[in-house]
Amino acid sequence: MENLISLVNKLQRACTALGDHGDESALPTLWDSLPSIAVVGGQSSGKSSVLESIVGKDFLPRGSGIVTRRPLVLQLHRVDENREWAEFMHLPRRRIADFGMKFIFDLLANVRKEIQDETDRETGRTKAISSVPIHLSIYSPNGNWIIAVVNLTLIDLPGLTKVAVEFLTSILCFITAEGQPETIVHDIENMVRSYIEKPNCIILAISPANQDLATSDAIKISREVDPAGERTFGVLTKIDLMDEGTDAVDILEGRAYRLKYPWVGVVNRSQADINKNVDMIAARRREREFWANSPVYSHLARRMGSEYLAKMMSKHLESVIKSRIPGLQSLISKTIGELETELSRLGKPVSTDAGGKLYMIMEICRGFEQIYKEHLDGIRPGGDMIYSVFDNQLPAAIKRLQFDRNLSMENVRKLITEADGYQPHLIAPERGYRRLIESCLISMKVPAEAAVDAVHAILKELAQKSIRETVELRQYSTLRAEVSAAAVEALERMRDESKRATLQLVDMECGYLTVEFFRKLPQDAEKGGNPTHSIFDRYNDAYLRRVGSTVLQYVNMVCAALRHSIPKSIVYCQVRESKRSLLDHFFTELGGKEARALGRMLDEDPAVIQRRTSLQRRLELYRTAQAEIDAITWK
Ligand SMILES: Nc1nc2c(ncn2[C@@H]2O[C@H](COP(=O)(O)OP(=O)(O)OP(=O)(O)O)[C@@H](O)[C@H]2O)c(=O)[nH]1
Repeated sequence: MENLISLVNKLQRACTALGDHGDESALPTLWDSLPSIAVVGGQSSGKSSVLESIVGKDFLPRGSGIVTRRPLVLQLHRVDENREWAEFMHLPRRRIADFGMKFIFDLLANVRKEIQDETDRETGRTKAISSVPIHLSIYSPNGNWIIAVVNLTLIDLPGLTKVAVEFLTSILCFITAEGQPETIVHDIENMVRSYIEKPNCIILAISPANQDLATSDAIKISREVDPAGERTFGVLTKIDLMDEGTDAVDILEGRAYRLKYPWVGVVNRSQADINKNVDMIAARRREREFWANSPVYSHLARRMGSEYLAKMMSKHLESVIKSRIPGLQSLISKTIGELETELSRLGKPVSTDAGGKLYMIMEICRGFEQIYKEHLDGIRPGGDMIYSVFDNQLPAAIKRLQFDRNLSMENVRKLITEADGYQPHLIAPERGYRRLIESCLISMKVPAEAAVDAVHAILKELAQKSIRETVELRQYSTLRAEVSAAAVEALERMRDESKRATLQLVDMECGYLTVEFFRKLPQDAEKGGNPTHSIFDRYNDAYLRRVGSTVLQYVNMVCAALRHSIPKSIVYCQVRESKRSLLDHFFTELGGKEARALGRMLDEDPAVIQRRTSLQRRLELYRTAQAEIDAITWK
């Protein structure tokens, strides 16, 4: 059973260390699910005294006005060491006091001072209050507690007050940033309510016996949040200060005000005792004597006093925790799942060193390149558009070429006679053929160039698409822009190279004709013509038509070949090359960049950074909680 309480203690410490105060941080909170005991009551009702009685140490700040301005989460731990000490969560690994040492009063004073200082650090000495708790742990050897208590967590809350708002504001009001006056009175009430309204909070409602119970702040606020009294324990203080002739028997026996659990009366040290430094051991002994020797209360002595109160609270806490464990486990695993999903959506955090940053950029870029390749390889859509250029666009454009104009009778005659010059050709107009073929083939450059451009446009579009589909690039706008620019630049370089290579194919066809084609042509003589025709016959219409048709046949043959070789050149220079080395240039430049320049590329939205940090801390908390609970339940 003790394990269960120590489990909750550990989880509460982890909550505070990792920033989970059950506040409005829009993050799942474990704090709200953990059972705790909160001490509430009016100002000076004896809250601090009750806490100190349970602990057996005089460590809480005292003074006039509102002393407790931040919740104090107090955890009592039993340790095997033969020493006592206190530790504040905000001062990790610093033992602020060693109660076992002889300068005990100085050391206790240090704890008190640190509570005050830490309160001021949070509230800025404005006398404002804050709901961020101070975490104080007290470690004591087994059996060394004045009250033999198991590990216990208690929350001390600022005292409620009914003092007129006007009066308090005159001495304690603080002005918010907007210049609106706010009253401490309402702030305290709201903050106390925010703690005790949580269904897992066990309320220790402190009422002084020397005041009318009907006006008890503790009873009023606890009834508000726990009308059935399921989790409220009534504690009556200052019974020794009641007017002569009056007693609290009616209350303690549950007749004056019935609660689900029986009332517990306590007698704490008076102010005079405190001033005289009456120690807690003596105070406890006196309390025991008070109950045992009082003619009015002796019949109740067995279930009265701070010692009984501590034991009762421990026992109750145990049963509450036990009943909550299964719900807590399923809540934790569900929340871990949710936190992990959101974290993976936000992506990895940016590493701090240059190497880590470089690695991260490379990894993101590789992810992008992989997606780009998948588009080309048919794993993702888009690559088929390139084939459509080769299969439809290019043949259609070649078909549209107007060779008829180049090979009109007039043009054939013009080019042949021009090529012949002053010496008409003897057997065949070789130079004329060359000129005619060249004039036709040169126009192949237009569809060839258009195919290069069309594929370039498709590759560019696929690169942009891949950038959009690279999840990690979404969060780094600068890197996204740089990768995009680098990809476009590389594709443009590849387009220029592709254009050069593809047009070279056409130039190559113009530069050297396929001899076999012409050798196979039947000669005039073979066809029954007369090789001794006059020079004028050589330029007659039939002859020129035959030349034109031969040229057309040859050009068509070359165009058919180019229709196949142009796609090869384009794929080689653009598609294959971009798959192989789209960001190579970018990577080379990246290698020369310094940490700051790399950092600029990974400039995340600060809100995302903040959110990721919060989620990570919360996840850490939940994983710790899961491990702790698993360890306990396995035992
Ligand atoms: N005689 C006597 N005095 C008590 C008892 N309980 C508390 N006091 C005194 O009442 C005064 C206020 O007690 P605290 O314990 O400081 O009360 P508190 O509710 O913590 O006060 P705030 O934190 O300021 O709201 C102190 O002087 C205590 O000594 C008691 O049972 N008997």
